[in-house]
Amino acid sequence: MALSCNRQAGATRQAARSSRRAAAPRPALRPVAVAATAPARPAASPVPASKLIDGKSIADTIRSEIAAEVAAMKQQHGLTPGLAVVLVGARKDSETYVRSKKKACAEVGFDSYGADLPADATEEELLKVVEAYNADPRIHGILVQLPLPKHISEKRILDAISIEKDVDGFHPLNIGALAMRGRDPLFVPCTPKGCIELLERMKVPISGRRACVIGRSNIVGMPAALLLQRRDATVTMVHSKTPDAQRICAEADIVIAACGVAEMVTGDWIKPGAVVIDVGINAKDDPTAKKGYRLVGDVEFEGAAAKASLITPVPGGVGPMTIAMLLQNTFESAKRVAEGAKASH
Ligand SMILES: Nc1nc2c(c(=O)[nH]1)N[C@@H](CN(C=O)c1ccc(C(=O)N[C@@H](CCC(=O)O)C(=O)O)cc1)CN2
Ligand SMILES: [Mg+2]
Repeated sequence: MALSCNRQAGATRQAARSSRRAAAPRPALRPVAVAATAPARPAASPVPASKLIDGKSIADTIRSEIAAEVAAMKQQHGLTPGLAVVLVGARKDSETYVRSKKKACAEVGFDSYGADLPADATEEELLKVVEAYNADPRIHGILVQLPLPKHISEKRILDAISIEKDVDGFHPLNIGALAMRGRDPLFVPCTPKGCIELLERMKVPISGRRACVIGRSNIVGMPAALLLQRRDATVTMVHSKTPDAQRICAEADIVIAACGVAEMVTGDWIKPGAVVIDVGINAKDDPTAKKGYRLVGDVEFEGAAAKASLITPVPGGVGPMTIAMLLQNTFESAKRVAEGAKASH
């Protein structure tokens, strides 16, 4: 087992020893061969900048806000937020995301810790890592990068993460609290939280509006629908078995597309003036692009943008918000510790 605690950007990650059993792609946020720097959108895009929700820039603002709060926390409480990121196997996309998370930690002044396990690591080995991080007071957030290899029960691993450190918000107690009126989860899953943050920072009214969430995954569609409902939207979820998904979507003021099918949502699905949040990240062959492919969302961008009042691009929309929200959740977790420690003195 390769459990190692690495601090900040210069930390060396132990290489994954085996990639015999590759994990299957998840349907909602389908992992693709993600470039370290994404190929740029074609320069001739006719979509006016005023329609674009610039997730990259909003995420950068949030990251600067967190960096300032971390500096204050260090000064006032002598506490440095710590995030542990666990990777099993050697999927290129997961390695890229884990690297980005550790880099983001270093940039805002968090300590980051890492465990890289080989693809054939056992469930018991992974559970031991999670339990060690649960018990480590330097660590305020634990994230196990998904997807996991098939032989490991995702459910068993996510259930083992302490709910006080569940910065992904995937623990059933956190999701359960999200679903209930009168209760608040300790953490909300990062991607759907990022979608709502984009709507709020763009001052899009949610209360009383019709929203359509396309896709029902545990990590995006379902929590996104719950978050919209908590803000008094009238929410419909559509999915692969919904016969009239397009008609339902075309009635929505707010669309969150998280179905994992490249460019499935075309302009015909979009009500004029709707706000469109595209969670999808899919590789599409493009011989004119440097890498031979470009990233596209679950929304056919140009067609939908022609109808929408606001739309997120891919890349540079929801994706960067996922990591910004992870930092926000980890900071909130450390703040709870700092304030709890203060209260008990
Ligand atoms: N434990 C978790 N596993 C996974 C999650 C998660 O939230 N928790 N989400 C995804 C992957 N993911 C983070 O882990 C992630 C996906 C995409 C991006 C991102 O910034 N995308 C860019 C495009 C990629 C690029 O240009 O390199 C964008 O959309 O602009 C960040 C994080 C599955 N696993
Ligand atoms: Mg995006």
